[in-house]
Amino acid sequence: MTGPAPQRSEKDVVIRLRGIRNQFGSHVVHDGLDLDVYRGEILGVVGGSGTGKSVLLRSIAGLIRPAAGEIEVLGTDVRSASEEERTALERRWGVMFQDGALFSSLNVRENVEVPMRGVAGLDPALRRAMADLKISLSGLPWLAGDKFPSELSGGMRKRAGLARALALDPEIVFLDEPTAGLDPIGAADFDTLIRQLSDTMGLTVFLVTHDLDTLHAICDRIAVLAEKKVLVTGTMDEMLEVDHPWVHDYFHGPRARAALTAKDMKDAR
Ligand SMILES: Nc1ncnc2c1ncn2[C@@H]1O[C@H](COP(=O)(O)OP(=O)(O)OP(=O)(O)O)[C@@H](O)[C@H]1O
Repeated sequence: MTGPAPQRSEKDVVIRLRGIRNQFGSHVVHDGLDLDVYRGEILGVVGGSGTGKSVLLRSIAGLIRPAAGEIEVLGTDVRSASEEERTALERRWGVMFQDGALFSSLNVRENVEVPMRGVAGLDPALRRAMADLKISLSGLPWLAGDKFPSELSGGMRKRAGLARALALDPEIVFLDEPTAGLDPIGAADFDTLIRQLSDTMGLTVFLVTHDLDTLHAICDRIAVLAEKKVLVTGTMDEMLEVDHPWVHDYFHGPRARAALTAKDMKDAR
């Protein structure tokens, strides 16, 4: 017999943000921002341009230090962690930036090996084999490992960036606009890949996106950034009920209707 389904509060929170404040000079981007991200979910983070989605991602991943607030990732307080604790924590997450952020002088395999270089006891042959596995997991042909970023299409560069984010078998991946710049078929393929990776590897995905198709297709929950904080979180169905001008326009506008129609047609097939 199975017990009752766990309540949201009982779920495993892997990222807990409280009272985050980010500012650049006098420009306050976040003020009093709170957010919980649950283990194994795909959370889509949306918001108008300049609302601080990328700044939030970078704050959690330790690339920006907020002026105030608490950031706990996988049980570690990021802001007060020692150097060793931070290094250990950074091995448990991977980040994929918008353009893949690959080193142009390294081939794809060498790029994927970069995060592995700090891990003691990994000899070069094992590192290479692990990199090839991540390259293939990311949907690239295995020969792609020998190619340089300049020889790849935009979509392939994104997949290479994903392979690097997966290098150390992370528990969390941060994806910054992974489908931006892809054609609709390439974007849908990438969405499917993310969903499969999350389902099979139990990955938690923190996904900054503008892509309504992605929100419909793969996100378990959505967090909306507005008014310097996370204004609301919930499922797509819950978003459709939110009575806030930006949220309403975003989820009921013409592009949202087109994305919903596309999803309905896909579901009907
Ligand atoms: N290093 C920085 N120095 C100064 N200002 C910054 C810096 N990084 C970000 N900002 C500012 O912070 C704000 C939020 O930027 P961010 O890139 O997070 O927005 P975003 O929501 O991701 O936008 P978009 O959807 O357009 O990508 C912007 O006004 C940006 O100019």
